[in-house]
Amino acid sequence: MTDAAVPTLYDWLGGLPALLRLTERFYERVKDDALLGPVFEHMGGEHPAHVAAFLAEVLGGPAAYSADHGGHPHMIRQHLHRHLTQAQRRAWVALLLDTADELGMPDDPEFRSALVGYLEWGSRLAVINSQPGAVVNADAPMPKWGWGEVKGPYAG
Ligand code: HEM
Repeated sequence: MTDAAVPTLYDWLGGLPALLRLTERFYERVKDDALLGPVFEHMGGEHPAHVAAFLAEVLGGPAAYSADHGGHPHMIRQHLHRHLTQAQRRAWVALLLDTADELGMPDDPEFRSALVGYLEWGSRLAVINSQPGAVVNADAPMPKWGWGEVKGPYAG
């Protein structure tokens, strides 16, 4: 596959509509999760759409979260002082991946390993930035995630 023919992760998973389906369903399921339910007890109705916009930008889609929602520093700020635990983080990642399966999102090894790579990285940052003393870098760039070592989707 030539570089020009390699889709972004965003295109491969189905773009913003697919991410919105994922986050809407994920935060519905969060409410019924014993570990995660209390963490998201006070989230606003726009939270799933904001997280979808954030993921879209990271995975190679439009830069709408940077343009409209304050970019990476704003996202980091949302996690400050929340004292998130590793158990909560693992539950968050597991439930998101479970929801991706439930919705029939691409499950080729290349895509899923790239997705898991980002979720591991991003969720660990969320935990680190939720601990006492965490400081937000106001210039933190938006992370950009690609296919990593596998360089493109499953080609048979
Ligand atoms: C890759 C991992 C993650 C991403 C991309 C992410 C993304 C975001 C974003 C974009 C927001 C702000 C939404 C807005 O602008 O309104 C947010 C808020 C939040 N996140 Fe995360 N997050 C991640 C991991 C986690 C984890 C692991 C937890 C807890 C287990 C968590 C808990 C929260 C909470 C509690 C809020 C605030 C919700 C509220 O408004 O009450 N996040 N996250």
